[in-house]
Amino acid sequence: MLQYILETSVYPRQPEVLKELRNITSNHPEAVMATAPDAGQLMGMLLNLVNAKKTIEVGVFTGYSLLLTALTIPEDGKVIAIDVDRGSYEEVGLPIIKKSGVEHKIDFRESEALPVLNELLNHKSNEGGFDFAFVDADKENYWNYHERLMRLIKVGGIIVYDNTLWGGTVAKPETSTSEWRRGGRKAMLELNQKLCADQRVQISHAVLGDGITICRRLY
Ligand SMILES: C[S@@+](CC[C@H](N)C(=O)[O-])C[C@H]1O[C@@H](n2cnc3c(N)ncnc32)[C@H](O)[C@@H]1O
Ligand SMILES: O=c1cc(-c2ccc(O)cc2)oc2c(O)c(O)ccc12
Repeated sequence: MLQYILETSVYPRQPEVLKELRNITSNHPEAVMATAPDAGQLMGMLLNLVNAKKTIEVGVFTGYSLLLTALTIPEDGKVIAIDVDRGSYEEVGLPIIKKSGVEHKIDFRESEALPVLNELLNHKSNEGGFDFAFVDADKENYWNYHERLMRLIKVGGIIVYDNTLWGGTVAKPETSTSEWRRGGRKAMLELNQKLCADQRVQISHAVLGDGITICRRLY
């Protein structure tokens, strides 16, 4: 089914520069971390649906979801893109982002994400100042990001969390989960429960890519 969806509905619509970025990223030892193209396609639609102009991205890697965002938001839009390590972004993503003519929309911050979000919250004008956020970084901190993003994203805005199915391990016993995946599994199990209980958001847990959870701020 996935192959069918990708070949029928995703790859033919994928902008050439995103295809190029994914191809080059495939040579990276951590290529598996790039956002899945079907999840990316839905993300593009969500960005359009909320007319996203100001966005936040937590976890850039080589920049697949970042380029997608920068291509989708308007000319005067801005994405604050946060990653602890700018290496993969600069080596792999940036040349293609420059070629695509969207670098001016990107405000890249090389940092742990929490201090950047905290600093944004130090300025009252940032509260409710963003339309959209995409979170795809250290799984253990997703709830910490959620608490901050819920203040930065406007009512009606959207936060998308990647990897909320964590390779399907969330639906299996811990004993059938490989050792290296157990930390992420625990983090995603806790996050999924907390998001479900969070009445401030409408949610949809979608089986796309590695699982994405879409949260729309209600109040
Ligand atoms: C899964 S990758 C992001 C993939 C990206 N969204 C894409 O489409 O290619 C996760 C990224 O999160 C970054 N990261 C991990 N912990 C972080 C933290 N505490 N703060 C900011 N970035 C972090 C890593 O350096 C890595 O580049
Ligand atoms: O295999 C991974 C690992 C990560 C990951 C691990 C630790 C961090 O601090 C950040 C990211 O992220 C992944 C990911 O987002 C994905 O879509 C597939 C695989 C992995």
